[in-house]
Amino acid sequence: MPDPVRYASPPCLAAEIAPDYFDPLATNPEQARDVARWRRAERIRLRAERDALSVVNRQAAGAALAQQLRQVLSDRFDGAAGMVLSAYWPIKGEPDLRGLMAEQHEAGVIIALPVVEVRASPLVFRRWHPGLHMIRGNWNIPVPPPEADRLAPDVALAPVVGWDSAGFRLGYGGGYFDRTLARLAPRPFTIGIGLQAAQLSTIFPQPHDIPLDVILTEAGVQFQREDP
Ligand SMILES: Nc1nc2c(c(=O)[nH]1)N(C=O)[C@@H](CNc1ccc(C(=O)N[C@@H](CCC(=O)O)C(=O)O)cc1)CN2
Ligand SMILES: Nc1ncnc2c1ncn2[C@@H]1O[C@H](COP(=O)(O)OP(=O)(O)OP(=O)(O)O)[C@@H](O)[C@H]1O
Repeated sequence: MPDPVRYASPPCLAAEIAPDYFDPLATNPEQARDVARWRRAERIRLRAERDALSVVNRQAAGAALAQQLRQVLSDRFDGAAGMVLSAYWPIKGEPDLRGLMAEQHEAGVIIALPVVEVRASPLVFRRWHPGLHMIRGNWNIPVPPPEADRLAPDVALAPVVGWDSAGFRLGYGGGYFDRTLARLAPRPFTIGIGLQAAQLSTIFPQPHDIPLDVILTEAGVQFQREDP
C-alpha cells in the first residue's frame, strides 16, 4: 500500500521547505502506479459491496440522501430556484435521485445532466426536464439529446464510488469530473453523493484530483470545505 501523498503544506511555509515537497507535480511515477493499482482494486471492492445491497436498503439510502440534499440546497442556496443544478442518471447501483430531480425542476431549479460527448475530454452539461426523450450515450448511459441546451452548472452533483474525509472522490476511473472541474471557470459548487459505507481513510490524492466542496451520504454532510 502506498504512503499518502502529502503536498498540501500551507503556502506561507513554502519558502521554508524543499520545493519538491511542495510541488504537487513532483509525484514519483512508481508511487503513482501503486496508487492507480490500489484504486482499481478499491473500485472493484466498493462496487461489489454496493451491488450487494438489497433493493430495500438501496432505496432507503437514496431517499435519505435526497432528504439530505434538500437540506443542503435550502441551507446553502435558499433552495436554488433559478440556479443550474447538474445531477446524474443513476447507473451501476448509484443512489437514485431522479425523484428529487423532478421535484427540484417543479420548484424552479434548472436541472442539467452530464454527457460524455468526446471520450477523455471534459463533460458537457445539457438541460433536462421530466419526460425529456433521452438517448443512449457512452457506456449506454441515458443522456439528453444533442439539441438540449448546453448549460454551465452552478451546483454539480458528483456520484462517488468512494470518498474520503478530505473531500476527495473515487469515481469509475475515467477522470471525467476532475477534467471538467479543472476547466470550468467559475467552478461550480460540487457535492459528492455516496454511501456512508464507501468511506476510505484516504484516496491517496494525486495532483489531478480536485477535492469537492461537500461530501454527502445518507447520514448527512461528512465533509465541507472551509473556504469555498
Ligand atoms: N450516473 C453517472 N453518470 C455519469 C458519471 C457517473 O459517474 N455516474 N460520470 C462521471 O464521471 C460520467 C461518465 N463516466 C463514466 C466513466 C467510466 C464508466 C465505465 O463504465 N467504465 C467501465 C470501464 C472503463 C471503460 O469502459 O473505458 C467500467 O467501470 O466498467 C462509466 C461512466 C458522466 N455521467
Ligand atoms: N485534469 C485532467 N487532465 C487530463 N487527464 C486527467 C485529468 N484528471 C484526471 N485525468 C486522467 O484520468 C485518470 C483517472 O483519474 P481518477 O482515478 O481520478 O478517476 P475518477 O475520478 O475515479 O473517474 P471519474 O471522474 O470518471 O468518475 C487519471 O489517471 C488521469 O490520467
